[in-house]
Amino acid sequence: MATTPAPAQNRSSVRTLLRLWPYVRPVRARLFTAAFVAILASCVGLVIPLVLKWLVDGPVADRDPAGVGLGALYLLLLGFAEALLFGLRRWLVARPLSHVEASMRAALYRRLQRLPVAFHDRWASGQLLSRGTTDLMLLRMFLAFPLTFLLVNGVTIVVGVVIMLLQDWTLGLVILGPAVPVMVTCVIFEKRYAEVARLAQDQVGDLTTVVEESVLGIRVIKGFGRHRNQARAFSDLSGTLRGTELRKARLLATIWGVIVTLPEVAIGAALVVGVVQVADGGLSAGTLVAFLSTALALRWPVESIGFLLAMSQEAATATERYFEVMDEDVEEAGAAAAAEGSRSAGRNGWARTAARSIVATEPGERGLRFDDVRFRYPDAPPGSPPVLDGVDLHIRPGESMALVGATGSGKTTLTALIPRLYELTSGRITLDGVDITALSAQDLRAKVAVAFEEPTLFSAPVGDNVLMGAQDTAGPADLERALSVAQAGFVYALPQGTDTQVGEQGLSLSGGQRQRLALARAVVGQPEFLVLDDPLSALDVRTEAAVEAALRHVLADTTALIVAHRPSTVLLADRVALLSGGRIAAVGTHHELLRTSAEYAHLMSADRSGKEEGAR
Ligand SMILES: Nc1ncnc2c1ncn2[C@@H]1O[C@H](COP(=O)(O)OP(=O)(O)OP(=O)(O)O)[C@@H](O)[C@H]1O
Repeated sequence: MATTPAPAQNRSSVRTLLRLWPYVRPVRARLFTAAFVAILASCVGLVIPLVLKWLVDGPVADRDPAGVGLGALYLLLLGFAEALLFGLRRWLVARPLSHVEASMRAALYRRLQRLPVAFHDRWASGQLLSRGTTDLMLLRMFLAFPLTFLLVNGVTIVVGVVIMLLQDWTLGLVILGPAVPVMVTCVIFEKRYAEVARLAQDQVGDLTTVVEESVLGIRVIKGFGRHRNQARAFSDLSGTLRGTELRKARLLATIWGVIVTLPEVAIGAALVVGVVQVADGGLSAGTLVAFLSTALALRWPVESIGFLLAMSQEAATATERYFEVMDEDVEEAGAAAAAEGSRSAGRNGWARTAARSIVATEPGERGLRFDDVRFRYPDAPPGSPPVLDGVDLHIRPGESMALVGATGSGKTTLTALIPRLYELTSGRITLDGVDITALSAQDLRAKVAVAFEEPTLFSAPVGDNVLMGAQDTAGPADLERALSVAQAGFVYALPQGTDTQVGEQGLSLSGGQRQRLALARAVVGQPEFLVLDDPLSALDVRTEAAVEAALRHVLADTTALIVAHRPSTVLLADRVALLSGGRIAAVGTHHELLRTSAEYAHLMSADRSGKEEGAR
């Protein structure tokens, strides 16, 4: 499993949350209007105690039923206006915020598509999934609620306190008593909660990874009877997450306790002092009623601060996690010597200038060429030797070259460098004399087609899976030709032919069928350069021979590099290159190498005996 994310940066929560501004900007007018409406609603709520004061000291004291009726009508209208304004606020924010969430999710997805394979090697998929789902949901909730209400409640508390001080400043001071301890508690809480919230969100990511792995690997789990172990691993992780969530709940309970208790004690004290003052005649009953009503109206804004802070903290953590992915450079920093001076040509380092490509073109260098190619995986342990250590190889135009080497010698790695799935550590690869780093992604993908060892299919019709190998140029005739080259006639026997939907990961097809579709995908666009990573490994001998015969026609016009493990695949190629010790140790025809290279002869004969054993 890939590792968990980069450590959190030491940024304040407010600064972290400010990074959301570019996404919130388009809906700022609505958000500000909503905040203004909410403040208005809260202030309307604070007028109610003042009407009460007028009611108690006026019509009630004067025993004036008409006045009491009028007062009641005022109260009703104020309550109605408050409810209406809060409803309006909700209506104002709901639609734009779902838009913010959707655009952030789309931006994350686009980024994930553009990030290099080395990034995906490093990151657990569950961590990425949880960032695109749970974290973005937390952010939408933050923008809808705490963001507005921390402001609204802050204004309400200030206005309410001013009103109370104006009513009676001694009672006002009694109410203000707990302000300092409450604030200190909030600061301590914010720090502690930040740590636990981050832990919980990372653990959700880990849990998602386990679920995803066990769903994808369900056949292996069942085949080896590992379901109990998987269930135990899952329950351990979810137990850990539960523990973290409980820590969050305890912290929230503590701050809630302080925030609720202290103001309640202050209200109680103000009540006692106020009643004594009314008894002494220093305060009117109406003022005391208004004062206490205002204090009670402020209870919710004060009490809610605890969970509003908690939600804000979770949103800050979610923002941090979101930008950990968004901040990743789409080109691995310092990965490619060939990328030198490329950053001015775009952040992803792909679109080099035309001038550079002209400079890179050398006459007589046609075909596919590796010049002193060195490569080390970015996540390889420090001090480990490079996988490729000075590969020099020239595949002439129209030639097909088989690449042979012991398992783990770096064959797949070498093929992955051609479509730039990884950046070279040093050296260069040229296509017809043009450095691959001088080509735009689109141009490179149009020239080079790849069929990987692990044929991946997508949940889409069979035909679409194959046609995705051609850049919108291929039609039904190309599809038919590609399927015939790959001997994938089985497609026409499927219920809806080429329109048949392939299950997730192509699991509804056999390994050999998937491999043939991947091969068809590689040849459908009639690429100039074809890279095949052991394309026939899952086929039976007869199908392999048929595919080979068809492939020979395709390969006649194509420059191809074919990773091969068996002599039958090697024989497809004009020449063979032996990869050993990170270098090309020998190049020649199959028969030449059998004579001149003991390692090659050993690899081929060992394979043959293995096959024979398998056949027996
Ligand atoms: N993503 C990666 N990160 C770090 N090391 C890797 C990564 N992928 C492969 N390697 C290492 O690179 C080396 C070469 O692997 P590669 O898959 O290229 O070999 P191969 O010759 O294709 O092997 P096989 O014939 O078994 O398919 C191996 O030692 C492998 O452990």
